[in-house]
Parts: sequence; C-alpha cells; structure tokens
Amino acid sequence: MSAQTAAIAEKVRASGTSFYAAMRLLPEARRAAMFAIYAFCREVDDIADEEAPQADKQAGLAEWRREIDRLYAGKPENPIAQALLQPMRDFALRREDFLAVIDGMEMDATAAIQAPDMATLDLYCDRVASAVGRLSVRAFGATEAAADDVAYHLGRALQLTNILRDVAEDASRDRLYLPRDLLVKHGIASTEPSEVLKHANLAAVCRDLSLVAQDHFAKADAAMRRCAKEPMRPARIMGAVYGAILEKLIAWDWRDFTTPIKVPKWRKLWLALRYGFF
Ligand SMILES: CC(C)=CCC/C(C)=C/CC/C(C)=C/COP(=O)(O)OP(=O)(O)O
Repeated sequence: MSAQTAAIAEKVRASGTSFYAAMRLLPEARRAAMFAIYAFCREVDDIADEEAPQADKQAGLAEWRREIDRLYAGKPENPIAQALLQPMRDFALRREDFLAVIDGMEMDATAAIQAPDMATLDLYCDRVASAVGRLSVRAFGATEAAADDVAYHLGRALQLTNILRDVAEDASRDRLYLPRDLLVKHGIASTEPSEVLKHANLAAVCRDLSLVAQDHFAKADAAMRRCAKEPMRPARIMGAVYGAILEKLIAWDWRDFTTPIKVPKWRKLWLALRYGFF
C-alpha cells in the first residue's frame, strides 16, 4: 500500500462514517477505490459546508471540476484525485457521476438549501447520493444495468434517512432539506429552519417523508435481487445500517428533535458481519 493510499484509508477510518465497516470488507483494490471515492465526497462536501464566502466555495468546487478534467486526461494533481486514477481506469468510473456530485454540493454552496420543492430535493439526492452510488456499484464490481437502479433507490433512501436523522443539526446550520410540498400539506407556511423546527406538525412531515424513504429502500432491495449477490454485499450492509437508523426514527416518531438517533457501533459491526458472510 502506498503512503498516499494509507493516508486516505486513515482519513476514512477517522471520519467515523457509518459506511466504514461495509467498505472494509472489500478486496484491496476495490476497498482503495471506495476509500478514494469517499475521500472525494468528503472533500467537496467540506468545501460546500465550510464557513466561507460563497465565492470561495464556488471557486473551490470549480477547481475540483478542473481536477476531474485532469483526472480523465490522466494527469491528476490533487492527492485524492491521484488516488482515483487507478480505480477510474480499472472500474470504469464515469466522469459524469463525479461532476454530478460536485453539482449537488454546489446546490448547497450557492445558497443554504431551505425547504426545496420535492423535485429539487430529488435532484439533490440524485447528485449527492445516487451519483455516489453509481460510482460505488462500479467499484464493488456490479456490472448489471440493475446496479444503477440500486444506486438510484439506495442513494435516495440513505440521503432521505440522513435528512430525517439530522433535522435539528441541519437547522442549526440554517438548512432545511424537508420538501416544502410536505410542509404546505401539513400547514407549515414558514421555510425558516429554526421556526419549522418548533412547529407542532413537523413530526407529521417527517412521518410522510419516512414513507418515501421506505419505498426507496424496498425498491433498492428489489433491484439488488436482480444483481449478482457477491458484489452487492457492501450495498446490503450500507442499506442495513441506514435501514436500522430509519426504523429507530420511526419508532421514536420524531417526538424529540434534540436527541440524536444513533445506531451503536457494535450493531453496525454485527450488521456488517451478518450481511458480509450470509
Ligand atoms: C449503491 C450504493 C452503495 C448507494 C449508496 C451511496 C452512498 C454511500 C450515499 C451516501 C449518502 C449519505 C447519507 C452520506 C452520509 O455519509 P456520512 O459518512 O456522513 O454518514 P454518517 O453521518 O451516518 O456517518
């Protein structure tokens, strides 16, 4: 393992991501590919999230678009892009998917997202999660067309679960990813994150959105059954970990937005072992 690959692996481990156990089960070249994809996502996410003038964020993302150009010209300069070179070649990772991830981060960087309409939320999820899924299934070695259906649905299911888990945390950063269509349906006129957070009907909005997430989980499962089993193992683990988070949220019924819902580390490991070996 090169020093650069080791440094990226260490960054992914230290990030504490829910997806670490699933990525670790992969054979070496595929694992290195996933770590590099994750590091890329983290990097562009950090640019979109940082406390900085909007122009700086846009410049940072524009630089990453040029870096993707250099990657596909075979001359990456950034260490993370360098780590993507071999995976990009070996696993036919697509340029449009990397660019979609950057476009998704840009949606968040241009202006803080606050109650987008359902179509915009869907586009955002496609870019920041399903595009990551399209890169991931290739790194896993899944080659069927149905693998992109897994990415489509699992990406959306994970992102919506993430949104439902982090409503309070996102509001503290002045962001609200819940769709305004559902706010209006439940009589919430405001799109101001701190106000919506206090609204009595917020739980009903979350309940409705959780049904959308559950439907994507079910469709992702159906698409996985149309794929070869072995390469989809990490996707099943990722789905199981986040599925457990969604179940906890539904059981908790959004009674209290201030208590963070967490799946304990042992449970994540157990799910990884269960889906990794059976
Ligand atoms: C086909 C396939 C594999 C699809 C999945 C694609 C994928 C991994 C999307 C990521 C979406 C997401 C909720 C990221 C949060 O990561 P985080 O590391 O911040 O999560 P955490 O806060 O739970 O640790």
